[in-house]
Amino acid sequence: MSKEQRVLRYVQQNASRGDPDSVLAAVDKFGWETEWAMNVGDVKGLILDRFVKETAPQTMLELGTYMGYSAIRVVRLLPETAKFLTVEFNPENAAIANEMIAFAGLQNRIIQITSDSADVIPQLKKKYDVDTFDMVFIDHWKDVYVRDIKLLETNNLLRKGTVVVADNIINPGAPEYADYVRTCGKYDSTFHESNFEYSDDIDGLEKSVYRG
Ligand SMILES: O=C(CSCCNC(=O)c1cc(-c2ccc(F)cc2)cc(O)c1O)c1ccc(O)c(O)c1
Ligand SMILES: [Mg+2]
Repeated sequence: MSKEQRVLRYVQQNASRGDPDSVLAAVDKFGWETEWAMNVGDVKGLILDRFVKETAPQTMLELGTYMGYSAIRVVRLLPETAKFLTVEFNPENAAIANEMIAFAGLQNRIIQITSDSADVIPQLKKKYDVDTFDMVFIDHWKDVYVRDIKLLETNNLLRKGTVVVADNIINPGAPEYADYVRTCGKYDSTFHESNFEYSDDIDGLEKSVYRG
């Protein structure tokens, strides 16, 4: 059984079906007490919650679903009318996320796409009926963060005020991305220091507002 399957089983046996907060609590308890996993986690998650509440996005994109933890974390704060798309490359992870999201009762609120983000981003307007995103959460492979934010720009998926949040700026690190958003002149970017998931190590989120 994979680690991701062990986390899902723990959630199914310890959380309450249809209760997103109990699902998040179970994943976090497992992450702290049993096996580390690369979810954004409860500490950085509180900062992400604040950004979501401040932005109140009607349309949002996530790159890097993994087990669905941050999708559940975000969508639990959004109105039923919000549109949330999440892209995952790895079909095994996507299958786990699908079950985790269903257990949380949010399957009607999250559009899961299993594909390489580079292939999906150019299709979002036509195939997924997207105009522009109010918010984007980037948490996939660290070495494609820059490629993908540039794809979002060139595919006109950002608008003045779009809030782009990126995980793992320190650990494992996304130095080219941090440099890009802070120096290219297209974003007002701030770094929010925090802790690495389920650890006392340092990490942080970058919040970058597109100037349009
Ligand atoms: O989702 C993926 C790839 S898997 C998750 C990426 N996340 C990480 O790699 C990740 C890693 C670590 C970490 C691991 C080991 C360490 F020793 C230290 C840090 C921490 C995190 O918080 C992470 O988020 C995807 C790829 C391509 C696509 O086009 C797409 O759409 C999606
Ligand atoms: Mg991450």
